[in-house]
Amino acid sequence: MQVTDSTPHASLPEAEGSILNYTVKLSSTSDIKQLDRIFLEGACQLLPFDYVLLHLSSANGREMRLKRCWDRGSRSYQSNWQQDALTDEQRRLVEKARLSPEGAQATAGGNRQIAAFSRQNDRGNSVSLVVQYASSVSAERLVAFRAFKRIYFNFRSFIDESQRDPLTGLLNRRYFDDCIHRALEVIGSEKSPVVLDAPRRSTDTRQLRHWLAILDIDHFKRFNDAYGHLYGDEILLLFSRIMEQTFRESDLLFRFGGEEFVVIMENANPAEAMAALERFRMAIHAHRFPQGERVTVSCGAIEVAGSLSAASLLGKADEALYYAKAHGRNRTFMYEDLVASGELSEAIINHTAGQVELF
Ligand SMILES: Nc1nc2c(ncn2[C@@H]2O[C@H](COP(=O)(O)OP(=O)(O)OP(=O)(O)O)[C@@H](O)[C@H]2O)c(=O)[nH]1
Repeated sequence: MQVTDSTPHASLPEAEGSILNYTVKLSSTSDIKQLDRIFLEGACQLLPFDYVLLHLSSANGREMRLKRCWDRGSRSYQSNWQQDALTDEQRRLVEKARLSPEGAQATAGGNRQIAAFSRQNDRGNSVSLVVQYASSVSAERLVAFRAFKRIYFNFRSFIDESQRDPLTGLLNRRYFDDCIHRALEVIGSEKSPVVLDAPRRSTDTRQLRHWLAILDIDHFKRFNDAYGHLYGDEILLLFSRIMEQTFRESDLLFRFGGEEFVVIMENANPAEAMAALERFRMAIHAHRFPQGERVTVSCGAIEVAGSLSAASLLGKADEALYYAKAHGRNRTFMYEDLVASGELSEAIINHTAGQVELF
């Protein structure tokens, strides 16, 4: 990468002042993607980076990266989520950084330095930073950057933990409430087809719509009763891993509690949404769980429309789910299809058992 030293940047005291502002901004968001963006912006105020690259990788091998890069043409920084891999040099440095709290550093061509810092949580997910800058950058600026980076890592793991279900590592019910309200606001305002600023497949330029699905393991109680609670937990954990492997990177996966899970996913049309849910249902059915057990899942889904409240979306998806439970289990139904075929009536949301707790 050819670089110049022409990145304009503030004096050190100015940069430190603005870092204080960015630290206040970091502390006032609970949205992890916003936190990442605030950090990248703040870091570029402090040091004239050629680029700052945030690399996220999960224990199951998913990777994505957010890069903020000095663009010589527009003379400004540009940010974007990318799915492409790290370079060999960046990857080597990240791996080295995982072994040391001080990070790892290497000299690059053109009088540049590359540094990497990494933090891993106890589920094996890690967030790593790779930065490239001129070797002439002062030691004071580097010290200030390291302090800012530490604050960011701490905030990030605090937010991440508070949004996760401790058993499965999926997003939790509380975070779902935040997400769905935000999603409905964006969809309602019709400003953008993108709900949650999730990383997208770079090739997917179609206008995507969104679906909410409730997934409920069939007869889960039977596993607890037959093999004990720990075995039940193992099923929940494996079920979650299959969710992560089957759904897309951009889909949001939640455990609501017990054996109940929710997905918010992006698809172009109802047929695609149905196909994604069916693919998951079949993957669960095909999987051999410990003790040779077969597990099945029932699913009810609905398109996320800005005109509906979060409570009624959940209620309607729950209607479709209980229709699936009442009609043989191991099935997937769309609420809209059931209403269109007269199987469900639009107005009625009235369960007596196993009800999803509404807001
Ligand atoms: N192992 C384990 N079990 C849980 C957890 N949370 C809830 N459960 C159990 O999940 C079971 C849910 O049972 P039910 O609501 O009757 O549903 P089900 O047996 O899946 O039956 P259907 O949903 O009607 O197919 C209960 O036995 C709960 O004790 C958990 O975190 N771990």
